[in-house]
Amino acid sequence: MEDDVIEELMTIDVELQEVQDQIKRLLDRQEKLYERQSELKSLLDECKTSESPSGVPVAVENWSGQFEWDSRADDVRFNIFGIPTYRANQREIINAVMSGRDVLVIMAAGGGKSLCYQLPALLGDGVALVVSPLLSLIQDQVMGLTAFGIPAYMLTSTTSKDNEKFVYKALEKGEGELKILYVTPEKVSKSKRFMSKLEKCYNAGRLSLISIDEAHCCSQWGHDFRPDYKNLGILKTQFPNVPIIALTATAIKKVQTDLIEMLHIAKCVKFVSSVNRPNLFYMVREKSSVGKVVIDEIAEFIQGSYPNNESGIVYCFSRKECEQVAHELRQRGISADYYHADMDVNAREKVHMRWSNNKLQVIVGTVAFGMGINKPDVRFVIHHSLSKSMETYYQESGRAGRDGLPSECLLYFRPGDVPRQSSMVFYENSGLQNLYDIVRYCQSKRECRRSSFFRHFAESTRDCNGMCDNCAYGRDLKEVDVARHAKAMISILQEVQGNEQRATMLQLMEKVKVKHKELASELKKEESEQLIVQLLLDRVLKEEFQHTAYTTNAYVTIGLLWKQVHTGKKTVKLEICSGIKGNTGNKKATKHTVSLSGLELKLDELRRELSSIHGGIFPHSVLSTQQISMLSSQKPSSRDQLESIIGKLKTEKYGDRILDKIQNYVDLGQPDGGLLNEVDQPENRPNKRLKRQKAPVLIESSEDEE
Ligand SMILES: Nc1ncnc2c1ncn2[C@@H]1O[C@H](COP(=O)(O)OP(=O)(O)OP(=O)(O)O)[C@@H](O)[C@H]1O
Ligand SMILES: [Mg+2]
Repeated sequence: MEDDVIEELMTIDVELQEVQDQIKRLLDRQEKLYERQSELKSLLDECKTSESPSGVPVAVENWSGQFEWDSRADDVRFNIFGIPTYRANQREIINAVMSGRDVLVIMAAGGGKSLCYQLPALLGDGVALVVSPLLSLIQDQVMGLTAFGIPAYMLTSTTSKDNEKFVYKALEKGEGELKILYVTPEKVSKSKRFMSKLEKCYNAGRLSLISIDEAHCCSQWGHDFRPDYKNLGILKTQFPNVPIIALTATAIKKVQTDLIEMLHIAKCVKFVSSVNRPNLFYMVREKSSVGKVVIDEIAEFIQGSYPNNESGIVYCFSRKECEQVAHELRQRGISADYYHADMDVNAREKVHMRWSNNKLQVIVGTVAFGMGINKPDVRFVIHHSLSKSMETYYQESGRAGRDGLPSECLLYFRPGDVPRQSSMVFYENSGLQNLYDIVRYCQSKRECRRSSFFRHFAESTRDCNGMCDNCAYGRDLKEVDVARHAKAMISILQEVQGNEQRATMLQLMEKVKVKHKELASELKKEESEQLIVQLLLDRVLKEEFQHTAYTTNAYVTIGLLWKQVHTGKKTVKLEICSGIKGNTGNKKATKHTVSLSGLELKLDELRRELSSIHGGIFPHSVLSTQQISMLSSQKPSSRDQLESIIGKLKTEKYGDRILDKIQNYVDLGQPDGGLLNEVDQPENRPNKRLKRQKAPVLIESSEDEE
């Protein structure tokens, strides 16, 4: 009798949980609808209040329409920034800012947010202020803009006295040429001197725009909360007539509401772009429990797919692991170095610079290597261990392919990594829930990886175009009934808990091996681990944590739904992959890596050379990978033709060298793709490798590189 009652209670608990999940989904939907409703209502109000004297309402805001600055904007976009066409929402955002509206931009990493404030800054009269959270980001941006001939400055701890004087004079008296001024949030909240100069600039009508980049730093719900961002509300209060544009790649709703409130931009026009990154190929691979095997695979992946020093990032769990992985990659001939929070700032910056200048192929980093990354041509991001949530994985993997070209995101997953992460995140708000979401993503062998992101960010699904492993390759999957194994685990845990003891994941597996030899032999070690993790996700088991003086241990205990399994009401099946079928016929097979062809490689060399000659410019600022690809296919032979591809400014600066390079290449009669063929021929590979073997020496003696 008592058993029946307990059992029904359990079932009700499960159903209640399901109902709660549904309610949550409906509430999210309701919130979205309310939001859209209020957007439409305020739009309607605006139409009514702006009715013309004749009583005819003026058109609803149409940011894609024509504006008086159109041709000037096109000219600056192409001839200064060298950007051939706008990406989604860029033009509309620029038009809204230029119309004097406050604007909130939610756009995926690499979507092109910078142009949305840099272009209006150049079109407007006076100075645009940009608040950005990191010195390295600011330095990169100022460097890039200066290379375009744009008068951009910064006020930071590294600014020279002369530059500071120049900036203050420009703010106060309008002397000297200053169009874009970058500061950290601390400048706004802590420097009275700066704020008083800014006030003078405003009073003289010379403050044209305020831009808050990485605006999610305002919110505690965001992943990079910065207390000083909280004080930025003062900007709207003190300079009410200046439009504010806040930009972030974070799609979480709470963050958006927070920052609208904090920045006092309730009436802002909001532009939300999709979280989709169509150029990224997502894949998850099983991670061997033998460390060296994992590194071998990673090295093989990099050397096989990226033999021309294409940039990449490898993310690791701990600082020690970063150092180890970097060392082992170097031993395998890959130019790699590590980056983590224990290094002093100079050492970190040096590694970052070598990587940005394409002198180092791979940075092996902890999550500390994050927001400051501005490199557009990162071709691959590899996770040596899983991230702590879908959100962080999206952000970290999203550092690949910011230039829009095909790039790869590879995650190595093994269930044994779960307790390592869970003992770090369990004290965070929803930490375990978030971790289990990404674990589900990793365990899934059928669902489109992109769909998981859409679901996570509550966005409607879009076509993946075969750009994830699950869509691109069919797997041979077999389902194995593992109820007996699960039951064995439950009874062992009952016994352990009955003795007031606990067991870790490994200890549990050991005990199964001892007590149920025949069962244990049916599953491989990795499969048993996979089963435990699946039982954790299904709440049949749960994790508990215990602190010691040095660490936090994660234990596996019996969860809410153990009885369902124990009584056979719930089946337990394990999906085991026995191979990959290859490209499935019905899915679109898309090429998901960029390999540089003959002329492209030459131009890549040239941009590196030019960047080191000109100093203080990154190779990608000289020519973007996209521009290299256009030059290589169109092979311009005159300055006019060249200008129509890369714009006036770059043609003036580098035109002769580029045209020479192309002419030489054509004169030699090399068919396009000549070098690529050479690289691809197996007999040529060893040569290539041989050359790469020298890389470690290069890294160790890198003193003179900067
Ligand atoms: N319309 C465009 N066409 C081609 N390339 C573009 C366009 N707009 C921007 N880019 C390029 O895309 C890359 C990423 O742009 P940007 O740095 O502005 O991204 P972001 O949205 O600020 O990303 P993050 O969130 O990572 O800071 C840059 O190299 C930029 O030059
Ligand atoms: Mg940006």
